[in-house]
Amino acid sequence: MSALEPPTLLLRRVRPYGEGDPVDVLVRDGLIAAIGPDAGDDLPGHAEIHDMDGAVLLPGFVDLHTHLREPGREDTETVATGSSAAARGGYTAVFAMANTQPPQDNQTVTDSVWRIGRSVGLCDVHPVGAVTVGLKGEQLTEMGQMASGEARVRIFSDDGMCVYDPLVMRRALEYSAGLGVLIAQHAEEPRLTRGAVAHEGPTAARLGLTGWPRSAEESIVARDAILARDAGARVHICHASTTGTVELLKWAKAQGISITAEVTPHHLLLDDTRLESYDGVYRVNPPLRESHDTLALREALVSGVIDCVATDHAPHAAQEKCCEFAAARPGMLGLETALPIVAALLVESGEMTWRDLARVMSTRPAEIAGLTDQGRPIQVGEPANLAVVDPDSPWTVVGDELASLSANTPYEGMTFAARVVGTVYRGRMTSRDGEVLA
Ligand SMILES: NC(=O)N[C@@H](CC(=O)O)C(=O)O
Ligand SMILES: [Zn+2]
Repeated sequence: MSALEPPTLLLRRVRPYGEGDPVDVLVRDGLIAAIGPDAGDDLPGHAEIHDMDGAVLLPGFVDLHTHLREPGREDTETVATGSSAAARGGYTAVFAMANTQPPQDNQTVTDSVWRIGRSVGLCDVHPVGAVTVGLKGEQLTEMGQMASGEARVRIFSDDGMCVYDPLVMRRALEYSAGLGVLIAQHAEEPRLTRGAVAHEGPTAARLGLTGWPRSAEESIVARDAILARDAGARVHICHASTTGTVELLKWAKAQGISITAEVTPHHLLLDDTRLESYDGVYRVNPPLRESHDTLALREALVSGVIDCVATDHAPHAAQEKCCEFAAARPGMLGLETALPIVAALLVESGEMTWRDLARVMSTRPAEIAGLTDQGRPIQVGEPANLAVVDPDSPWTVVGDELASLSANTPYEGMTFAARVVGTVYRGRMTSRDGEVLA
């Protein structure tokens, strides 16, 4: 066997989608080669055998929204460290957001991020292209060049910045429809959020923090649904955070508008009462909302109104998060804690099956991005991009122990029952029991 060939793996005693009795799964040449009691017969001598003890086998997760910070802020995350976090989190593909320094607004940068991702080799790293030059919201980028380059960019976003000018957004949608690519919008009307650091509501009022109204998000979601309809384009809403956004998505989907949306684990789990500590770790865009929003978002994810989970993994240096709340950089880590949170909120509560979880963390995001070798069913002949989850292996989050180069997790000290115990990417084990395998 040459070093370049993927090894032969036998995953012993796994339960695909958490259903039925444990089975053995043979992975060979990057594909699922056999499933069943005989899968391990005639194993070659060099095969790796992993006893998984009845753990749940799922398709590898796909994150439509990751900040990897390379180029520009390699002190907080790199493609390599972010890919390690992804591997530990069960992810086999991530979409690296465009707000790097310089931004991913041209083919040189997008192709370079793609190449770095490929050489790291722990997961697919798809650079997201910027919609506008310098993320300034004015002049459209050469989306066509980025889409036809080596990275084959398929999602464009100015995430962090909203494409707020309706004419620019309209042109971007028209252009994207012609190219067959997707615009992902960070829905925030900037004139409603000037100086805002917290959800506009009773908590922010009590704490003396400037409020970010729901309308800042919802007005853009409504506008973009209509612009997408008229442009005959698809639009994707990043990190949906309000009850009203859920209602608008329902309305737009009922009209047949091609709109999709993601929600982050933190908007599903945390509400703005966390801010009472004034701890900068809870500062994030869009802000943590109220408890009825978290409930509406969970329901929408279960019913399919919200399509998928995306982490918005946003690493920041300790000195950028430890300051006074309003001065802290917005953003929190997400790749290594997403599965345990979604499992706790929705699977352990009985609202979702593991198969449903596979839909929102793998199949739907892969479909939205147009990936053909991710989010595939667990069947013989399919690419071996897989996550293995132990549903009952309690662990406590410690920011300093995460693979990410930063430690800004809002879950410090929290204990979760489910844990990713193995990730297989293109037929190779990339993490096992929390250890990243290079
Ligand atoms: N989500 C965040 O709070 N931060 C993101 C960008 C953004 O969406 O503002 C980041 O890049 O840090
Ligand atoms: Zn954003």
